Amino acid sequence: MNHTAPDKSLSAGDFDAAVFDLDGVITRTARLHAAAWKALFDEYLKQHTPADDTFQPFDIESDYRRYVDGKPRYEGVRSFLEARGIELPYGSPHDAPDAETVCGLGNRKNRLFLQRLEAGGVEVFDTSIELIRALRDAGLRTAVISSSRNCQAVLESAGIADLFDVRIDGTDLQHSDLAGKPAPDMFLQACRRLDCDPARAIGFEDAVAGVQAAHAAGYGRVIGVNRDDQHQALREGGADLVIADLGELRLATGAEATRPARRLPSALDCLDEILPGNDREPALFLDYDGTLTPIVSRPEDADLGETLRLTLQRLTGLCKLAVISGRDLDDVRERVGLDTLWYAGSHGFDIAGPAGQHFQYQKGTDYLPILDAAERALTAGLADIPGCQIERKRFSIATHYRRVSEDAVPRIGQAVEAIRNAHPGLRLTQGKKIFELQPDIDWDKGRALRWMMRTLGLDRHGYLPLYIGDDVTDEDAFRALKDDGIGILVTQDNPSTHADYRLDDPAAVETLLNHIAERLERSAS
Ligand SMILES: O=P(O)(O)OC[C@H]1O[C@H](O[C@H]2O[C@H](CO)[C@@H](O)[C@H](O)[C@H]2O)[C@H](O)[C@@H](O)[C@@H]1O
Repeated sequence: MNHTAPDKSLSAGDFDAAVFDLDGVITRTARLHAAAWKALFDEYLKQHTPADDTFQPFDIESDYRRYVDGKPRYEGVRSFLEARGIELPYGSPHDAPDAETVCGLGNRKNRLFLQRLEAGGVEVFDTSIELIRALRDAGLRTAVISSSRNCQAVLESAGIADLFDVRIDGTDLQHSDLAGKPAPDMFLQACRRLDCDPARAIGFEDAVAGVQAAHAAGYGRVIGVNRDDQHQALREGGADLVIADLGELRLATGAEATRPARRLPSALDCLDEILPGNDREPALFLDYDGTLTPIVSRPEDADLGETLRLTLQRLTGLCKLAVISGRDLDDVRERVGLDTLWYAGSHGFDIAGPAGQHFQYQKGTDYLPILDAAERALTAGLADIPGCQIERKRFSIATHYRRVSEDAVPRIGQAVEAIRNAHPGLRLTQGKKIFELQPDIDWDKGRALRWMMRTLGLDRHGYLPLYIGDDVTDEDAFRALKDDGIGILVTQDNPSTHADYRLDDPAAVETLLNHIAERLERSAS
């Protein structure tokens, strides 16, 4: 199971827009950029390396990839210098190229880049251009995003400016509140300007920071373009598919594309396939809202049914069971009301076990003051919008708009984004009629799930982890089980997902859990 070849088909009917990074995806300017960075830093380091120290040049492979690739120019300078223990005043974007400031060095790098651009012109990846044209012919709108302020110059020099409806580049970063990659802002902004739901957009990126940004923006499909032997890092950053070149994709259009997406098989119809024998004991990981309880208009009204509580209790005697929720740990624990299982709250940042175990993802606690400040700003900024509800969890803040009139929703989205930008270190995610702010660190339901599996000794042969969930944050958990477990999505639609099976609604989840309990009881007797 799950060891099939990656699906390299793209059905145009599944998407409304395609968003492309520029350097490394469409054009080959990455090499020109890398050479300009090297010329800049080598000259600078040579001048500033004390005579008795060894000069360590900028490494065009590792330093480029780690510190500057995909980042805004000045952030690239700052990041690399910091790695070398050098601190310079930030200065101002107007600084002359020979000023000894972060901005001065950034401007010097740009001069070096433009010289190279002029000397060599821009090369494009022909297969990328072919795909962009084909996607446009199939009716998708297209955007190009780049942290570079030379984006327009590069597009024009390559003669491809007219292939994009929207361009978001380093100039937008400079003149707006947008944060650079890996923050999702540029990808979200592209969708706003294309008037497209991120779930209906495809993102193409060759940098890990870019893949992380598209993933965090909730793109329906994130395609990592592996130009530099970083397949694994792109996958871990959030790429659904990693390819070496866009020519590998097979685009289905017309009648082929309008065919409905493959409907996942029903988990209830496939129980024998899911649990084929007794050689692997199931370990159950369950989301709460939308999975164990139906979605209701007020979060405080999402109560667990009594019969389902009894089923969960019955299961805790038969197998390992955990509830992994976006809710606050205490809230979800109280709602489930059983002390015999494991719980993870705040999307996995806060975990508790039945014997009093408590684990808080350590890095997350550093962000508590930022979350407190963001919560105050959200409460003050959105107080006048009827129906808007702020729900504070220890490690995240939900802004609910299920009861808000449709025309007020964009204002809420913009306010949450502005507050996120004013509080560096937070990431914005979206769920069912909800905007969430949480620490921008590499932790999610999928990581929490793998942590629990390791801690409980469930990552060995002999266990079969099953995760049931309904929302975008559950995709991280489905992805985490791709190789050794099973994901079941609660849905009545045909969304693009990492899950293997579907269930229609929480009632079907309850039926499935009862069937599993019966099987386990039978095999125990
Ligand atoms: O991971 P989960 O357990 O599914 O939690 C995700 C969020 O669920 C809750 O919000 C959602 O359910 C509400 C009640 O049905 C609904 O009103 C809201 O629109 C949904 O987004 C919860 O309130 C959030 O804190 C969770 O992050």
